[in-house]
Amino acid sequence: MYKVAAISCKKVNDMEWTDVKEILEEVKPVLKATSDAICVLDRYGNTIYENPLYEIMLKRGNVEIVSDSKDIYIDGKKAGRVIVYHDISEVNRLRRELDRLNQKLRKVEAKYSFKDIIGENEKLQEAINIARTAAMTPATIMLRGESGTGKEIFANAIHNTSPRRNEKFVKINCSSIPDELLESELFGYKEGAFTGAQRGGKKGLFQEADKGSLFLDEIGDVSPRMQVKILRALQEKEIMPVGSTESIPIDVRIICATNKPLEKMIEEGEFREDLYYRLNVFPIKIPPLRERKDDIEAISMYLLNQYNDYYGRKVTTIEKDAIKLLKKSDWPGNVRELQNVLSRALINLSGDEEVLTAEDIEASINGEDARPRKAKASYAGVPDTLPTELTAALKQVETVVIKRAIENAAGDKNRAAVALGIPLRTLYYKCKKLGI
Ligand SMILES: Nc1ncnc2c1ncn2[C@@H]1O[C@H](COP(=O)(O)OP(=O)(O)OP(=O)(O)O)[C@@H](O)[C@H]1O
Repeated sequence: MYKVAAISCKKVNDMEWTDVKEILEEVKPVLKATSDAICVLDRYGNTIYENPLYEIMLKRGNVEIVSDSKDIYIDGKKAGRVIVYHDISEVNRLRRELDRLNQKLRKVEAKYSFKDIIGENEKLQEAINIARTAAMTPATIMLRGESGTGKEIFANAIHNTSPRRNEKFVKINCSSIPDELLESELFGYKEGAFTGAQRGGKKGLFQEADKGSLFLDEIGDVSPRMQVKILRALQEKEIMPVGSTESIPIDVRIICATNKPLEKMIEEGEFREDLYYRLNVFPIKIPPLRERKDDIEAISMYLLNQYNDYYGRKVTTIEKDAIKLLKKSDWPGNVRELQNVLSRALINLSGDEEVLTAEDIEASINGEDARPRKAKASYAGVPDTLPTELTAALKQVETVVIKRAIENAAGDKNRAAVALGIPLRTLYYKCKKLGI
């Protein structure tokens, strides 16, 4: 809020002021030169002065202003009042621009492109080729694949290659949100739609993603009620916010993903056939890691480079026997599980080791936290391979504990949150912050 300092006039330079008009004569040159509109009233409330900007700012009418006023006292007696008007149009314009950019930044999360999808395997390359072709069309894309195969990375890459790449990529995991909340997240709501509704209402993600892409992850987990609503939005190309009677047109490219057997779910009446056909325009199947073991070495080296930076390690080589061991596993958790095994192995190395051995991998696959042959002295069970800097050490420990809980809960974040003793929302927040 713009504030005028309290005004109390006494003697200045031995001059005795008795009337506000006398003061005015003294300060007029200053009032004329200021960038605010100023109006001075006498003790009876009559206007006795308006500076040149007052006329322009207040009568032009198309500026946003804030005002403040103060009484003027001479020798303790009220002698008049000064009102100052400040033009905040530019400040407001900049604030709105900042909000718009912030919102855009928050929602543009498509950080991957096809070059981040590592692997030469024929089936994977086939999936990439279909995705590249599909990206150039406005068609809905359905990504199918087990958990951790890279569906989200594909969705990112598709958006980043599509003609919509400069618009927003908005993602929502449909399985992690209760039904009512999912509805207001997707379609937004009108002010007063329900208790606790935000003033002014809220835009839904369909609207947020307007002109861009909306990634509906875990679409197979959506309830029958929400399936109807999503189908309507896709068919009509418009949405109806909760509590509203007016439809809003939308222009959104849908990318969805699931690891659920939708066809079987249709037979069992759990998934609507009409929605399935709407979504399944461009189906892309991402093969599980066990069907592309030829890519394990390349993916491992790629991940190793990332983790070296992250954990402050300098491993350059993975022993041949270690690779053999990695290829032996069937990786039910796919690339995400491979990430866990490699990061755990790396955490257990000390900062100067350059080779990841079969022994390291074996210990990590078995969930052992330290290699017996290189076990180091520790303080009360704390490995001295932890970074010395406290924030980095806490971050590392938090990452391991959260990853372990998610792994033990077979990827079910609800269960992992219970095991960790934290609310689900906090778990999501931490996963995002820690890049899990
Ligand atoms: N081919 C790949 N090359 C490099 N990294 C990959 C590849 N595939 C997956 N990843 C990485 O593996 C992790 C899991 O991938 P992603 O989240 O895309 O899987 P998902 O299929 O969406 O899993 P979920 O169904 O559980 O959500 C991510 O960190 C991703 O970057």
